[in-house]
Amino acid sequence: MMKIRVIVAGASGRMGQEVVKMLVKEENMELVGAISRSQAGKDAGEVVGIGYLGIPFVSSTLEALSKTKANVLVDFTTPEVVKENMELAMQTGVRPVVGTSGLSQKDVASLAKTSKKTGTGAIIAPNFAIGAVLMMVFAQKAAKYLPHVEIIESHHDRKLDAPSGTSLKTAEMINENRAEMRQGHPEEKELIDGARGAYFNGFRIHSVRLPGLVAHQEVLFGGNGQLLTVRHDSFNRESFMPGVKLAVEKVMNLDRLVYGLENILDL
Ligand SMILES: NC(=O)C1=CN([C@@H]2O[C@H](COP(=O)(O)OP(=O)(O)OC[C@H]3O[C@@H](n4cnc5c(N)ncnc54)[C@H](OP(=O)(O)O)[C@@H]3O)[C@@H](O)[C@H]2O)C=CC1
Ligand SMILES: O=C(O)C1=N[C@H](C(=O)O)C[C@H](O)C1
Repeated sequence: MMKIRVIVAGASGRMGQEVVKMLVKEENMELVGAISRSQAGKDAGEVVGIGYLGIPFVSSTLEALSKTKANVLVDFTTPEVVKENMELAMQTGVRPVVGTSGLSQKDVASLAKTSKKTGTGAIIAPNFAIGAVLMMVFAQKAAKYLPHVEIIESHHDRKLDAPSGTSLKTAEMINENRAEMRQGHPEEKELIDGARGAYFNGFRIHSVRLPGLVAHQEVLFGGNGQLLTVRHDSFNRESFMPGVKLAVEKVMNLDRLVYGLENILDL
């Protein structure tokens, strides 16, 4: 069996460490490179606590791409570097599987162009937890009948971006099923800036950041005399791994960019 050769960018981070652990367990995948600036030179396995792997961290994506003959680059880094990482990978025929949040719709469109031009498949998934993907799809369906909606996303307090990538993707999906409509009282006033949350085509996204949380979202739909709540909770980062594994497998047969795991699931 040919193993899928995978590099992980952000491999010493919270998600990257989990991906490294997953890759060494999967029989059809092989970790061939790990990128981390802060851990450069150290063995990836020792940093993630699974013993010596013989894969030292390198500090640059270019170095990892040029040394490893990889098939796939899994990226869990930051909004500042993910776009360049994806561009570099696709230019060298390495397929990106990306979880990093913070890419704009314009970025996604430009990356889709590179994917098409180079014929290199790519997957960007704002959330790899299958339950979260279902939550987004259910919310999209509900918006058709209950257009008064607010999103509340809650995350750990080490998160850099707000609103979360998941809430933005949910909002984009809801938008496909809901005409733009400003909610709330037409004369409502914020007594403290931001009290009503971030404005997205007439509805609001609220971001909570607290220690102890991992990744949680509820989408509230209000109707006359009724409330529908669609909620998902990730209690640990293993919850994202079946989605990452599926994406690494599926991307091998793609020649275009797919944005959102719902587009590779049989729903
Ligand atoms: N799609 C999904 O299902 C999920 C997505 N995420 C997203 O994944 C991303 C990472 O999350 P998380 O693992 O918690 O974050 P961490 O901060 O734990 O990890 C990010 C890693 O990126 C590396 N990094 C930071 N800045 C740079 C840079 N300028 N150049 C190269 N590498 C850099 C850091 O390593 P070093 O400094 O050593 O290079 C760090 O280990 C976030 O955008 C988050 O929103 C998170 C969970 C699930
Ligand atoms: O930073 C995180 O932790 C997460 N980020 C992603 C997001 O921004 O939606 C996915 C998940 O919510 C965890």
